[in-house]
Amino acid sequence: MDKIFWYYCRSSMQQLGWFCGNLLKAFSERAQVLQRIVINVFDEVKEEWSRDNTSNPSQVMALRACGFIVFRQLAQSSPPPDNIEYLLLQTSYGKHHWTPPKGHVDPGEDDLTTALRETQEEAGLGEEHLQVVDGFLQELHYEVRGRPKTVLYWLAELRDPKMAVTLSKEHQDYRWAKLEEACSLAQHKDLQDTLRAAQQHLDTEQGKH
Ligand SMILES: Nc1nc2c(ncn2[C@@H]2O[C@H](COP(=O)(O)OP(=O)(O)OP(=O)(O)OP(=O)(O)OC[C@H]3O[C@@H](n4cnc5c(=O)[nH]c(N)nc54)[C@H](O)[C@@H]3O)[C@@H](O)[C@H]2O)c(=O)[nH]1
Repeated sequence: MDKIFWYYCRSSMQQLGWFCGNLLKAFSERAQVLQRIVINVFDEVKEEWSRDNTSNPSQVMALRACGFIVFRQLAQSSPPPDNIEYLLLQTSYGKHHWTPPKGHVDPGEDDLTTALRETQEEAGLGEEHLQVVDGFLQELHYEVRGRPKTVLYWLAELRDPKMAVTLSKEHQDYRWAKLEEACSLAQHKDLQDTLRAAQQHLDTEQGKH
């Protein structure tokens, strides 16, 4: 009797163990599936969020810089427009690129104040030395190290064409260049177009007088 009882007890325990084992296995498989679903949803949300916040240029705050296309007219030279020369500065850092005087807008500063301040700092030419030309303002948009940048250029004539340019540490050289040479130094198409637009504007203005 004892033997039969213990036999049934043992086999019932074995069946119960088998049942519990299978139940746990099924549960852990389901738990794993559930875990995988949660991870996938989390990854998709994370990817969507980072796409929206980093890859979309409109969501990234654009850099803003302002400056002047400064030109001078040589009196004892050929007639306009061949007597017009544009000022370009060559950076002392990076790839030593050439641009007109310009720089980043400080917090709270208005654009024209930035353009005047940067022209003073980078070329030693103050507001009193410049005659700002009416009706010319160009806006350029390009990317610098993956960040959108907006640059505004006004146009101004150097009142005294013989006045010396004084560079800051940011630049290693400067050039007074006629349109074609200025465009070849400028390299970037948008800046070349801006220089050509300046020349066109001056031609039109001179045609009126
Ligand atoms: N050591 C070091 N330091 C740097 C460097 N970089 C900056 N610093 C420091 O920043 C201070 C300057 O501060 P500000 O004066 O206030 O600013 P910005 O006047 O705005 O001057 P940036 O040079 O920052 O900006 P971009 O001229 O815009 O050149 C950036 C990139 O854009 C290309 N690029 C230029 N123009 C055009 C265009 O018209 N069209 C197109 N499509 N592309 C154009 C160009 O080829 C270049 O690859 C310096 O004191 C340094 O401390 C660098 O590489 N190494």
